[in-house]
Amino acid sequence: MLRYRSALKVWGSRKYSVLLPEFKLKCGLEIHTQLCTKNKLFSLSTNDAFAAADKPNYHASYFDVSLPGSQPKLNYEAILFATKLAVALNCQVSPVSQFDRKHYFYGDQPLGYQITQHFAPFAKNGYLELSKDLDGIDQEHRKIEIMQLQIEQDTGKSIYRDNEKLSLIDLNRSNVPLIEMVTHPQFTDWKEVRAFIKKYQALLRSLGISTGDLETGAMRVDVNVSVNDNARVELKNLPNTSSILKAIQFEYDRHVHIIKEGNQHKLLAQTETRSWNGYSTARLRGKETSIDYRYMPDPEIPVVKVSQELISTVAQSIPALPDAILRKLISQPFNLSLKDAKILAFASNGHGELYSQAELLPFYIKTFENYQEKAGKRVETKLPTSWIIHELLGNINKLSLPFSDVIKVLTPTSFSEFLILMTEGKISRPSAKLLLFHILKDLQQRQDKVPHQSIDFQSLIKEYGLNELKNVDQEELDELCSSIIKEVDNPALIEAIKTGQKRNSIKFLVGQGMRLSQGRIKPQLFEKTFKKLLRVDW
Ligand SMILES: Nc1ncnc2c1ncn2[C@@H]1O[C@H](COP(=O)(O)OP(=O)(O)OP(=O)(O)O)[C@@H](O)[C@H]1O
Ligand SMILES: [Mg+2]
Ligand SMILES: [Mg+2]
Repeated sequence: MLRYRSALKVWGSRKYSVLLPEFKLKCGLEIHTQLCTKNKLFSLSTNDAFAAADKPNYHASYFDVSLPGSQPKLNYEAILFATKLAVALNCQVSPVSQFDRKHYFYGDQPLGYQITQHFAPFAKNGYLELSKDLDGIDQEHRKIEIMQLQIEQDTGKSIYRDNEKLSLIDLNRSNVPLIEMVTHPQFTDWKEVRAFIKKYQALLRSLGISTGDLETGAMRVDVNVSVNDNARVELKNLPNTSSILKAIQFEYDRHVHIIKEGNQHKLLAQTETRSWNGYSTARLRGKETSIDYRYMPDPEIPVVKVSQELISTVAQSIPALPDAILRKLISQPFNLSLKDAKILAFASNGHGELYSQAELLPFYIKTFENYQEKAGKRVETKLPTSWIIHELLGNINKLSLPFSDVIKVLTPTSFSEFLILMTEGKISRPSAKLLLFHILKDLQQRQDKVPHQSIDFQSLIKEYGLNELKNVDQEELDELCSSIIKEVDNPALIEAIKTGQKRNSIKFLVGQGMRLSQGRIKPQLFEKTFKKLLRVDW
């Protein structure tokens, strides 16, 4: 044990453990995902355990609390969501699937069994593709095959209060629909595992079937690890991506150590389940103590039949998938960096309350197209990206302003007009920043009654006095620049500018001028004046 702790200390200084060629890692994933259907899987309760976290047993119907005599009624929305996922993962949807009972007793599962799909799962034989350029894996291309997707119900939640010797049960989560997705053991590297999880999350979010958040437990990942084809170890309690990666690395090093010592026949002979506790894994149970679940078909739920027609309809209704969106954004005419493309295309979590990618992406594309058309040859392709991602989103976050309110006023057409003002030199960039901030601040102040009208930028520029000063009085400018030099009060710096040792520092003086003139005077004019006053001859 101590040995592994010291191994972890080493990890503190280097980010990743190293994969050794003679010790082949093999991983397979089992991912449980909560579907965000309106109702639960077998009852009419609201499916919103997350929002009701402070109201235990609030969304719990007779069936969710397993009242004797209550019966399950299948929610077809869950079947629709599962079909979307199956199609997006290139799976074969089973024409007939069925629900089975998996028996075990636990306080948060008062039925005495979990309803799952054991004998005939919903879909089989799919795949998800990973690539070097989009997903950052080492190989050019990987295809991870998916064994199956099964629909099942979530359990309730047990809450332990050790100091009060209390064990509480909250059944808000009981019967929330889940999909368990099982991959083949084809991951040979933790980078691929990370890429797969990110891609799977993006897929769930773009299909609108789950928040995909690990932090809230909406998505839970179990990782199976084996080295050199010894028995696999199933790792549980992995609350975030970093735990997942660290746990795989810890387990890999543990297996390598056991094999090097020649103890694999003793210690890696049987499948076991281990739990990650933040710094190491610890054995939970082995195969010998595994429970006999006494699976049996659930006689209360009819079999699920999915027609070819439904599959085709769903396939046609699926939006563009994450890879296709990214490929579009990083190529002509958008030419976005992968990082910017990901900001526009994927939510970093499923609770993007201020803006959603479903609004942001079309806003960007429409603004870009509109701007490109208006700008003609003068088009600056980076302008829409930087002003949408950095300025607009930055301000939206700063002002806690919902994007849906912003786009009522700043439509793609008006935002592209705003960009054109910069391209045509009608307004400087510092002034444009001020203008955008004014507009959004104004919106924030009357958030509840935002009118549906577009903005007249020209009159706002006049109103705020932001137009570039065309006829600057040179005497006044000389005075302003002299006072800046005095204010800066740094003779060494001024000397270094004069001699040409630090030519770039003149930009600092120009910056002060831009700030004081609120960007209304051209930076070139400032630079010229400073050079004149300092008698710079470089
Ligand atoms: N040799 C192996 N090395 C690593 N992973 C493996 C190996 N063999 C199988 N796996 C992985 O183990 C997982 C098996 O999951 P599956 O749901 O089929 O069964 P289970 O874990 O026994 O059941 P449960 O759902 O009750 O946990 C898959 O992700 C698969 O890829
Ligand atoms: Mg398992
Ligand atoms: Mg499983």
